[in-house]
Amino acid sequence: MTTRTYTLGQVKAGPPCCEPEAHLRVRGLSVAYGGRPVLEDVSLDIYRGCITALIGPSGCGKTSFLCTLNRLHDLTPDANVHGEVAFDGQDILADSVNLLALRRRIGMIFQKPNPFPLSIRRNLELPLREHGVRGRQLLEEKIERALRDVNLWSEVGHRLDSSALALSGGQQQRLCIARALVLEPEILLMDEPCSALDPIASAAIEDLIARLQGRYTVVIVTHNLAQAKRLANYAAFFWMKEQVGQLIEFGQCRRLFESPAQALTAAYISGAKG
Ligand SMILES: Nc1ncnc2c1ncn2[C@@H]1O[C@H](COP(=O)(O)OP(=O)(O)OP(=O)(O)O)[C@@H](O)[C@H]1O
Repeated sequence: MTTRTYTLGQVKAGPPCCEPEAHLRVRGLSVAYGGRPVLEDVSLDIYRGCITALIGPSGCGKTSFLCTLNRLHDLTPDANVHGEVAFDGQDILADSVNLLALRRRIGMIFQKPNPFPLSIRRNLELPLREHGVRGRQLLEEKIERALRDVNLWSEVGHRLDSSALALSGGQQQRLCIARALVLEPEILLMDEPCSALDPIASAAIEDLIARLQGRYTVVIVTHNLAQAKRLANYAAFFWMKEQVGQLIEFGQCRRLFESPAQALTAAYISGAKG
């Protein structure tokens, strides 16, 4: 029998939250690259402690949307973003925002696991040190807790000084999630975190994401509609109209899948379109 050593709570994903409270308020958000609009006028709330899935066909702007939520688009020189993303009342798109502090509070997990080419320990120690955490004992405690949170401690706790690159793809992705969690963020952004993994590793990551619900706010891009349905409390369906991404429908995940308000949503989730 497998022994689970998660420090996170029980699986709670699925139903909508009873009293949703906006953690991020997105209003009139548009994204263009080199003057070409790819996403137009998106407004929605991301609810605290809930999992929100972004779904829609390839190229409709899901990743572009996700990247605006912790200013990753700043790394793309020709990206142009307009609108407002309010986080605890502050517009994170403002020039004055401290990006290091913002990204500590809003972490990002990418499609392809991207551990640093360093030891497992250094992968977690580096971000902690960058954010001013000092003291061997405190560092060790935080590292162990993060690894337990992603159910990796039993697998790597005895070999923290070995290379992170020697881990399997699924273990690397769990390490990357641990690297985000070790900074105690409030929000986790995930861009297709399971799509580069085999089914077993993918199921482990999905199980882990389900356990984050309640403790963290999660926004996940996924092409796997069954996964969105299993995991998310809320879903946002994007589509391209005249080559520009638009938000077609947003709401409670079960409602969106079981009785979509828009014909386009119904066609997409039934497989008739997209
Ligand atoms: N750095 C960039 N420079 C120019 N165009 C870009 C850039 N990044 C994305 N795009 C374009 O923006 C549009 C939206 O891309 P985006 O990756 O946000 O969509 P997506 O819905 O996440 O797609 P997928 O599901 O395939 O990842 C696409 O036409 C894409 O080619």
